[in-house]
Amino acid sequence: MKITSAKVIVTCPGRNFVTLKIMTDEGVYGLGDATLNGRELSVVSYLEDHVIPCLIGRDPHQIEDIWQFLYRGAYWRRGPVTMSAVAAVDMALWDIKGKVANLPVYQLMGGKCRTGVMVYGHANGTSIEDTIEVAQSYKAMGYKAIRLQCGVPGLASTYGVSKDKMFYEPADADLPTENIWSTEAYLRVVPKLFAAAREALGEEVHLLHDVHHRLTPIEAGRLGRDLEPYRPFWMEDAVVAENQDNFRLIRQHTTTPLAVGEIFNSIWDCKDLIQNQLIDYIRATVVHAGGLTHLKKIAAFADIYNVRTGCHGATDLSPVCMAAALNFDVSVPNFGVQEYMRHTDATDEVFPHQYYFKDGDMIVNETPGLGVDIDEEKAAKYPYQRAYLPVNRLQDGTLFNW
Ligand SMILES: O=C(O)[C@@H](O)[C@@H](O)[C@H](O)[C@H](O)CO
Ligand SMILES: [Mg+2]
Repeated sequence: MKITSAKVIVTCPGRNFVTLKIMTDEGVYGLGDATLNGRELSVVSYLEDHVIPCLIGRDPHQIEDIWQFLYRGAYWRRGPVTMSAVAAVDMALWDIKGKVANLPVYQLMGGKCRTGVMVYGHANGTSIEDTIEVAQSYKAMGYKAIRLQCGVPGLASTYGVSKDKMFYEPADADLPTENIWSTEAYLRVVPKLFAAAREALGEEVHLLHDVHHRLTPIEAGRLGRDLEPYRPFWMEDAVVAENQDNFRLIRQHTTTPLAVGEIFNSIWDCKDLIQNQLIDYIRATVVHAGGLTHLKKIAAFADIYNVRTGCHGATDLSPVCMAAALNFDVSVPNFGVQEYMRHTDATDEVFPHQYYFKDGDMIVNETPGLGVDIDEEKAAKYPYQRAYLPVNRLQDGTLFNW
């Protein structure tokens, strides 16, 4: 079997998605998500100008060899652009292998470890009351896990609070919008939010929160301790993670479970955090961490240290990535939870897929491959629209973490 051609499809059904399609001499094709929110066209060029020429003529079944060729052969290893491009190739090759074997990809990865994949919904609101009301609607929809994000009094905006309660898209403008941030104001609100949520939602539902990289380690230790009475499922991205020692300090002050890794793109970003048990969930996901081949290695390493998976699954990861992630989630022993931000109807029409939501879980495809397709005619109706993620400034103007 040989790869005969490949193309990159850019579409914007409400937000930009980049999809790699690899064709073979036996008429079977595979899809890979290559979307990097706010920097999409850099991955398009990396694939079109540097990767695709190297794929033509290769045997698509040699997934690991092609992965090693693209990783070691680039010389300039790692990074979000490189690893998103490698991920897209990897997903597409697994898709092809599943189609040829006439099996869903999870069967090629060892079969199911569970029937469904627990996902979490995204309750958000401008006030604590608004957020709790939305959280109750998610509980009524059958979610067993709900992320809580609410507005901060005195701040015009904050991460995770959207105008539309079912869909959240942070890349909102042709040039980066500048938001204002106050850690002090934020730290006053979150414990009250969780107290109200436990009161309203009861003891069983899993409650999550995304700090989104905005605290210092000692502030994160304080927030973690403040939340302990409400037993959060996790506190995500409590601090920026370039300095992995940050998490050592947090660990000394709180037992609140820690999740990190959605912006990681290789095992090297998370090795020390995992082997020193400084985190409880690793958030690396298929599209930004080198694909299924590499993510399986991260999960196996994490399993040795009792760290569970919690893959990123925001709207800027396409249904192709979600389909791949669910084949991964259902087949790893140390699965924790899968993020599931619903895509819009327009996106789902461009990317018809087999997975579906049921009683708080996502049910994975039983069809061969990843269980997702792309309707190129519909995709062509939505041309690329440049959109940036916001930036954050402190109230004194200091450029901060968004
Ligand atoms: O946990 C999450 O889903 C967030 O951190 C994302 O919404 C993140 O802000 C976006 O994926 C960035 O593109
Ligand atoms: Mg996050």
